[in-house]
Amino acid sequence: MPETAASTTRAPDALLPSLTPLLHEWLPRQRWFAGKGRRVTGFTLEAATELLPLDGPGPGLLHLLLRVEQPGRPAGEPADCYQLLLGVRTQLPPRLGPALIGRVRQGPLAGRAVYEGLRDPRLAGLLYERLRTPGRTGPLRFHATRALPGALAPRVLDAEQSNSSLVFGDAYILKIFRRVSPGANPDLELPLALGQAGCARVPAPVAWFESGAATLGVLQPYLRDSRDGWRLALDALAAGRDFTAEARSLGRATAEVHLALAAALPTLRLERAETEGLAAAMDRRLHAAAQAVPALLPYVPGLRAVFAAAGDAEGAGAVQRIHGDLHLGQTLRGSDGAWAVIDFEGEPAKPLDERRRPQPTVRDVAGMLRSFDYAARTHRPWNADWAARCRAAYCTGYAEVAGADPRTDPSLLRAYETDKAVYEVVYEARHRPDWLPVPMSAIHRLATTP
Ligand SMILES: Nc1ncnc2c1ncn2[C@@H]1O[C@H](COP(=O)(O)OP(=O)(O)O)[C@@H](O)[C@H]1O
Ligand SMILES: O=P(O)(O)O[C@H]1O[C@H](CO)[C@@H](O[C@H]2O[C@H](CO)[C@@H](O)[C@H](O)[C@H]2O)[C@H](O)[C@H]1O
Repeated sequence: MPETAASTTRAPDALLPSLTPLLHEWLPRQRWFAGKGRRVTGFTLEAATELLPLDGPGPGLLHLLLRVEQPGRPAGEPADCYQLLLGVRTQLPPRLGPALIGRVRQGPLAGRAVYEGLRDPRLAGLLYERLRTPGRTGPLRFHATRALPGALAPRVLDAEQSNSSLVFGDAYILKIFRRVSPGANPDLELPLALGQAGCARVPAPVAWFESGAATLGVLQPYLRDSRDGWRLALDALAAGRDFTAEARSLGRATAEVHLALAAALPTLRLERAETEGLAAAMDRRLHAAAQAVPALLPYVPGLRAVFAAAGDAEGAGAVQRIHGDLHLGQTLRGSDGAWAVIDFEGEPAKPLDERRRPQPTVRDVAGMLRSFDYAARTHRPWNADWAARCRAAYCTGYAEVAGADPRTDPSLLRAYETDKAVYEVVYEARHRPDWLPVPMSAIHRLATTP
């Protein structure tokens, strides 16, 4: 693989001391930082790559893989590793003021402004150019499946995200993974497999970059005339409009993606003993969640009873690769009414190996049922009937394509919906505390009503 110019020109540890005070203040405030609520006790650099020289006439671009030390990590587990793209300039133009992280006080970068590089069109454009020309730069490897057009104007996508995204010329979108782990990211692995299998429901990656075994970013076609399912659902609620036709076609699209995943990647049968393992795993996640969010504690007995019922479920059936974090915000509806499914990363808080494990497809169905509940609960007044009708229509559409109705095994579906609600409680407590009542209302319903 050809080596290109500008890679690490300084020993990584020479850079870190001067960046540490800036990062201590800036990192915990980032939407994508997964360690919120826990102290940051230090940093170690996995890699530092100068994609543009830091001491040149123009802006420098420093790519870091940074391990963030925080207390409370299980023994033997490495600290979380984050991907940073830092712009470095002697003078920061006013238009980049909001991107400022801080000004370096000491060391080789003393006096320079360090800022979020993705917000600098010159630096974002360089990243796209590197994706257009496959090859290596230091530890970074860039791949492309096709020739890409040149000079597309970049813009940062200002959306609710666990990562960061850049849109290029409204033709492509680059998702930059922020918390990175060794191993193929499902958000590259699955859309690539689906694209090769000819599944039209998922935008197929056209380029990506990685370091070692860790996927760092994926470029895919940008569906410019699409709107995400979450916004569409809220608009329907606000207008008092029925959403069952959209929900039904979304159920059909979900089933199409599941069938394509089962065909493209190996499918396993889940034996009864493993079904009980599912209930035990749900119990384990509930115990950890209740430690993190004590408001769950009163509901633990009722929630465990829901999981126990799933443990006896006959119908866990086959398991396969699934989306893993399916909700309305992971769907896009084009102007032609066709649904696309995006973001196959899985639940960001889960370890990568767990997110890559084959699961019953009902986990995805349960995630989407939770999303209709979420949408209805964020609308005032709460429209329970709207959510119930969408949930039924979604399952009907799913059954029309999959040939099996997810409601056939109500105890398994209820257990997965409950497991998802438990995950959402922890997610909202960490990222959006004022949203916490939404999943907690589901916890109350699922734990107390038969
Ligand atoms: N291929 C695409 N076309 C159009 N918009 C997209 C595409 N992929 C993602 N988006 C938009 O970007 C947002 C964030 O993408 P997503 O993959 O969900 O990132 P994250 O995992 O960081 O939340 C989505 O909600 C959607 O609005
Ligand atoms: O989209 P991500 O991959 O970042 O998923 C995480 O964030 C989601 C919120 O952006 C969160 O989804 C929860 O809120 C949604 C409304 O904002 C709702 O539609 C989902 O049903 C609900 O789970 C998701 O859980 C989290 O993993």
